[in-house]
Amino acid sequence: MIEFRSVSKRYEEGALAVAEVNLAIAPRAVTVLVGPSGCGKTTLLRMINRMVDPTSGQVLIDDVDVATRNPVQLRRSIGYVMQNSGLMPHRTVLDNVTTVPILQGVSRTQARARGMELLATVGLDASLAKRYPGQLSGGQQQRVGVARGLAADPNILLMDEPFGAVDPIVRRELQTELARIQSELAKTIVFVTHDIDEAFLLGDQVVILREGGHVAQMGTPTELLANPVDDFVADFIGRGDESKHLRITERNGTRLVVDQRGRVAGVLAAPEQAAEPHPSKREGGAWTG
Ligand SMILES: Nc1ncnc2c1ncn2[C@@H]1O[C@H](COP(=O)(O)OP(=O)(O)OP(=O)(O)O)[C@@H](O)[C@H]1O
Repeated sequence: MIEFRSVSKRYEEGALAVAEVNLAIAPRAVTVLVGPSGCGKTTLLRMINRMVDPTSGQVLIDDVDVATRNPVQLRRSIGYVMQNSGLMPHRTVLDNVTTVPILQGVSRTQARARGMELLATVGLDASLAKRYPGQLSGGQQQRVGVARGLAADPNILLMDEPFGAVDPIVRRELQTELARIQSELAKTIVFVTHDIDEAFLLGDQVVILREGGHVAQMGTPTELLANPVDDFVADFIGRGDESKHLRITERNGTRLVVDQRGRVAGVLAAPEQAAEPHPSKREGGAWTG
């Protein structure tokens, strides 16, 4: 469990990026931080692995304040995937994936064997292992980024707009792959995006942030769609994709999420199911869009 306790961050000479955030992030589930540009998503994410330290408040992992942890060791123990893959251009795909495990003392042979397995896990052909990042497509590079994030077998995987720079079709493929990988590995994933559709697709829990680093609302996709707490959340949910404008309707006794043309985008669970925290979604429950 990752916990933010009254966490604020003010950058030097900057405005308050995150203001008094209290948040509990469930283990072995996907929590998505979503909100407009500059609302503090990346700042929150980076406070988990101490790439950023809070100005006040505490971030705890399994009840241990991360401020007490060695930042380098902490960072190596947590997977991190960023938008432009962040791969080292002069090292092969396999070397990129195996760097952290080798730094952590895993033998080269073992790390390479595991690295090849991970390339398969993220849907990459073994023949790509010897290539350099520049010889891959954007989508393939992001897959390598995910493999690298998983290489040290971390409990926690932080993902900062990992699919933001690829075209919509590849993005959809990567989202589907991530959902499949997560259904097998059950990591604690914290995922940042500004795309509400992506948030609803991947998130067991979705945290909607507003300007100034305030949490506007947190809940399952079903809860947020059914009961937005204010106009900001209602607008943000509807505004995610101009062609969609999701709303809830009832047909033959079933509550459906439909887009503005009336196409069904998902089925809402009965209220008692919707109250359950998470795995419901992928096992045929709350959000089946
Ligand atoms: N190193 C920094 N120094 C000063 N201000 C910063 C720094 N990093 C971020 N900020 C400011 O803090 C606020 C939150 O930034 P952050 O990157 O966390 O937002 P975000 O929601 O991830 O934005 P985006 O979606 O555009 O990536 C913004 O106003 C930003 O300008």
